[in-house]
Amino acid sequence: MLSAEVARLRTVLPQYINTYWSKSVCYAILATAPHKKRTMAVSVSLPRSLKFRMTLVVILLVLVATMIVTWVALLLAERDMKAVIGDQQFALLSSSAAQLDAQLNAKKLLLASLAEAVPQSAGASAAGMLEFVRQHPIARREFRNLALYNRQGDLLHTQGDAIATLDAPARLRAYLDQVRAGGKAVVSPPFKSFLTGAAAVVIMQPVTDADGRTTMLLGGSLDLADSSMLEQVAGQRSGKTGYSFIFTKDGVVVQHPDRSLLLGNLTERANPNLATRRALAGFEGWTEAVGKDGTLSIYSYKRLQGADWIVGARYPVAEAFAPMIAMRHQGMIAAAVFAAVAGFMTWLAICAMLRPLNLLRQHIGEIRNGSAEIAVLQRSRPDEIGELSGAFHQLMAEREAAQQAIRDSEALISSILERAPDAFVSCAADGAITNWNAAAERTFGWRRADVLGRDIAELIVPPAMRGAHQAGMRAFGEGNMGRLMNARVRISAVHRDGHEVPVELSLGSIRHAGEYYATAFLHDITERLAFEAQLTQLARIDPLTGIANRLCFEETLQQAVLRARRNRVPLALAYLDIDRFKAINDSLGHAAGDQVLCEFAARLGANVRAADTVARIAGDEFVIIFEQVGQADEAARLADKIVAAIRAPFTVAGSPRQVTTSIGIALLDGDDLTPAALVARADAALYQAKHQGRDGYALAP
Ligand SMILES: Nc1nc2c(ncn2[C@@H]2O[C@H](COP(=O)(O)OP(=O)(O)OP(=O)(O)O)[C@@H](O)[C@H]2O)c(=O)[nH]1
Repeated sequence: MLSAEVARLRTVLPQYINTYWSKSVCYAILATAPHKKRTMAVSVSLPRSLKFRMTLVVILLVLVATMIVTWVALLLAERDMKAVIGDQQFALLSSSAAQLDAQLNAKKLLLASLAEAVPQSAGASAAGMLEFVRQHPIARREFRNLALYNRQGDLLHTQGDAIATLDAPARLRAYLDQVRAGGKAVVSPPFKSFLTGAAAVVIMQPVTDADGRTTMLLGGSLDLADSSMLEQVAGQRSGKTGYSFIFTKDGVVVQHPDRSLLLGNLTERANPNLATRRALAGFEGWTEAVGKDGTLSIYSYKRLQGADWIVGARYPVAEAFAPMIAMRHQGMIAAAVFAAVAGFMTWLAICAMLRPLNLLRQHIGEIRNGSAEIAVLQRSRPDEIGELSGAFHQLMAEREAAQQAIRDSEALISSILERAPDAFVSCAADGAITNWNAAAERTFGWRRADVLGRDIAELIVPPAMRGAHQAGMRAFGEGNMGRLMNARVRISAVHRDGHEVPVELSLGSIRHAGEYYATAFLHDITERLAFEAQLTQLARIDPLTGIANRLCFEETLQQAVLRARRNRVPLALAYLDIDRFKAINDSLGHAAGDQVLCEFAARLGANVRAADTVARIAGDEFVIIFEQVGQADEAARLADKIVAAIRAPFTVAGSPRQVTTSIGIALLDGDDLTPAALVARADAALYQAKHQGRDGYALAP
């Protein structure tokens, strides 16, 4: 019945589970142990951590949502800002490149005008060269050095001051060819001066004669490490950590904040970054790439018109976006604060929302500890919690009624068992006694308090039967109780004082709290057995005379014959009949006849040995089984003795009366295959005794 209640609960409560978020409340109800009888089985507990968990969930949700929104917004802003910064950087770089181009063109134009003014004598002597330079002071300002070369590029004369000149004309042959062929100034690839060791470039302008033939080359050199023109470019840098640089289209570094890189080739460095590779391949504009130091930077590239140079700039993203990163941190802090405020508000809201549920929990707790009745649960609120409370009330009322019914039923069964005339014993699968009624106390002598929990086998099972008992308990334990039940068997049990108690056993089993128990009614049949024995005895006695009857005679003779044959001992059977007994009946009445029969039986009993059996087998017919008698003369003597004992007058109806008897005697011999054959021979001998005149005996041949 309790199980049915729980099943009903399972069907009713899901609607509340769906209605309320406090599923744990309902689970607590479903988890209630149905076998608890005395206490209120339904219990509800509102987990204390529920508020904390819900608040935590809200805080996390708000935090995550705010952070995602902030993060996405900043991401979009960063993307736009990156484009702005990149475009700005590229515009700045393009401006620097244009200025550099303009300055290079100005130097080329200067060289071209100087070349027109160079006298052939300047190439012929150092003095002529010096004179020429002296007359053109601008050349000293614009170039680190001014030099004249012959057509092959061999140095003729320099201005003689800080000479920077071509260190390997052969290596620059292609460049010289380009200068000669073009007839105009060209910037050389960067090189290291073999005189000063400084990194330098030279701008060469062909010098032609009157016929337009190139007679010499006029070169103006620039020190890459000390050039105001390049320093202007270097000064155009973004932020504190950004910088500008120049390299040729072949990858040779022309200008770089790190002077050790000058004249080095970027393409020969291990793993040049992606932006550099793109720039060498012709890319112009800005892009993002990870530099050699591992930092993400914005790179911009712009090619020059007046030289095979690429002007570049690098701006580390960490610095470029420092304000954005700061904003991101502030955004996260704002999100955390927002989440904390939301959590606090949620906490307050949950506390308010849970108040009625807490009240419900409090009521149920009070019901459990007995300080309140279930009536406090009766519906009081017009909302779902009121419905839940009402449902609890109904449920608990039904369960209380069910439990009361069970208690009443149990009390009835206990009362019946206690008053049962038979011993009732139950035990667990391990044999431990769990029930012992008053009749069991009487039958076996043990008090209930002394036996509960003890092994039944030790108390009432006789040692000889313990094997069978254990087999039965095993079968019970294996669930084969059906084989043992529905049978009433007679067994012997043991009383506390040691004597055996015959009992009739009825087995059964019950299931309680998920466990099976063996039950047994044990009916003490001591008195019944005695009564049965008495009945059996009565069935073998002649009621009139009190001696053995025909049934007893036949059983006794059967046993005696078997014993005589087995032990090879003699046996004699006497068949007796009262002479003319009918006349006694007829003259004195039936009662007098009975009196004669009784006296006759008594005299027979008095004249035989205790081991001999005297029986009345019909009206006035008697038999005597003589054990240990095998000789005819001994049999004759016994017969004679009996005949004589009967001759003594009987007192019948107050008067003496002469009674005689005839006896036929047969001795057991090998021809008597059955007791009946022996009887037949004795009967035949009796017939002969009658025929011989009665009041005597005859021996069977
Ligand atoms: N009083 C009395 N008479 C009985 C009882 N059972 C049998 N009888 C009578 O016993 C008599 C037996 O007679 P029988 O043995 O046939 O003849 P008998 O008169 O004894 O003559 P013989 O045997 O030839 O000497 C019958 O009349 C029976 O009615 C009994 O229990 N009580």
